[in-house]
Amino acid sequence: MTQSVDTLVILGASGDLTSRLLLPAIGQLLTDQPDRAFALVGSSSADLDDDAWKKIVRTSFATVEAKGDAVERLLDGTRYVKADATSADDLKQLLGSADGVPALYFALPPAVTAKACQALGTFELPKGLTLALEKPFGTDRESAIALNAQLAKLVPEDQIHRVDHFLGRSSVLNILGVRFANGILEPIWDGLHIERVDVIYDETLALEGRAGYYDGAGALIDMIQSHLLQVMAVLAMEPPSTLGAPDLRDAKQLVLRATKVWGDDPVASSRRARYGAGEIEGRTLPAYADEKGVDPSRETETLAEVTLQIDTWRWKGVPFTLRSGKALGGRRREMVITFAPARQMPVGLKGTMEPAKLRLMFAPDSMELELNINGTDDPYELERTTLTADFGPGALLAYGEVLEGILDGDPSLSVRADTAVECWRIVEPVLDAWRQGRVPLEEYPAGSDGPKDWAPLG
Ligand SMILES: NC(=O)C1=CN([C@@H]2O[C@H](COP(=O)(O)OP(=O)(O)OC[C@H]3O[C@@H](n4cnc5c(N)ncnc54)[C@H](OP(=O)(O)O)[C@@H]3O)[C@@H](O)[C@H]2O)C=CC1
Ligand SMILES: O=C1O[C@H](COP(=O)(O)O)[C@@H](O)[C@H](O)[C@H]1O
Repeated sequence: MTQSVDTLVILGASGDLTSRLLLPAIGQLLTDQPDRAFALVGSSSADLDDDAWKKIVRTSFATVEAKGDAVERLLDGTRYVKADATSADDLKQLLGSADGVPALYFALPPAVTAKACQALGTFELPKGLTLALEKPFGTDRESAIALNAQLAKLVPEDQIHRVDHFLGRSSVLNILGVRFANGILEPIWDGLHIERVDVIYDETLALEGRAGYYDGAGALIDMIQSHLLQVMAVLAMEPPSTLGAPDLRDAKQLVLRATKVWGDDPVASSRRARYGAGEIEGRTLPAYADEKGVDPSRETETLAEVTLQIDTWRWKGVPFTLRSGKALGGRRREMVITFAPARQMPVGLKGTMEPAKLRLMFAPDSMELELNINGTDDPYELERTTLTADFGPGALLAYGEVLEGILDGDPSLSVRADTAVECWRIVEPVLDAWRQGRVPLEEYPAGSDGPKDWAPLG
């Protein structure tokens, strides 16, 4: 641990991300690494005071049973500052009052983050300032390019962390171990042996009061443009020679540069839908269009699916389908690698001909390999069996891994400037087709598996 940050300032401290994911990760990091010490300042436009903020921090820490001296030290000293993140005066004051080297974490809607970065360009910034920006990075390709240019004027690239917490998930980090620490998988990790790859992130969570951000984003931008493309890049990348930031990020970027919408046809290779009223686990939900803060005329989708191709020797012809949605009946969060079927079954064997499948589950973090084996009763009757392994949750939550990188100045798990732009380039044709109404916005009842006629994945 070589921590380069003394004070972490969170902008957007009253939001969902801060209380549900960032603060628990800080609590867990300090419990796990008691030698760490940094000050925490929460800031947003909400009318909170230090006591109300401390209560938010304590409540979030309790969800991970955070404890120990480092936790108590941070709790004692943490404070709240009401500020408009787009105001240069407010930001100057906020940074001026921070002890030592500060890091600014933008837990804000992307358009607000862009304005805040403009404001940061109008005064002298503290030495060593680190900037951590949430996804989505920008609101489209052009704005991502402009934001990169603005950031480059503020601090060096290695002090910029474009956060994608999926890169810190145990299951995603485990792709590296499973693929590259075994001689048996890599030789068959290609289009000759793999038929298709599906990355699925179905949530039971609905809007959860996040209209201010989500209604301007939707499922494609919220999940596929960022998280699921990063996951796909790790699944598909060439073996890097080290896990250092330059090698890992180069390897991901090569995949993304070769990626485009399947058959160059955004209409045939994408689907979108929005939840209607329904019930999930005993909770009655209104239709998305009737949720508070939603503008139904925006036609924001809450379920999105896109099929992509990666034009490399390794992956030519293999469809990669990415899907994510909210308010679905069950949580299904997995990467499914479907292998090519057996080329020839010996005459005499009966039963299932299903291809082998490797499932890497996001949470709980685990792995399943589905195979056909000889039947337990009749040896000529094939049966399906599943070999399972637990990855374990990892010592740190995904956001803990990410925060550790930010505090210690290691950008391996953050997204490089060119990669952030590349991800917009990939989804742009789909966004255009949807805006032009060329792909119908379907509907599914909250609590269902999605529209009835959508073929199941994986
Ligand atoms: N929530 C999640 O599960 C995840 C979210 N993210 C990302 O985090 C970001 C924030 O999302 P989320 O927390 O869900 O959104 P919320 O809408 O819950 O929170 C947004 C926060 O931004 C603050 N804010 C908005 N405008 C300003 C302003 N001008 N000045 C100061 N504060 C402002 C809001 O304060 P106020 O309400 O007082 O205006 C609020 O604290 C998004 O980019 C999202 O993609 C990433 C991963 C997971
Ligand atoms: O970035 C986001 O991620 C969460 C899903 O991630 P999880 O780790 O909380 O499961 C998603 O709910 C949210 O809409 C999105 O902004």
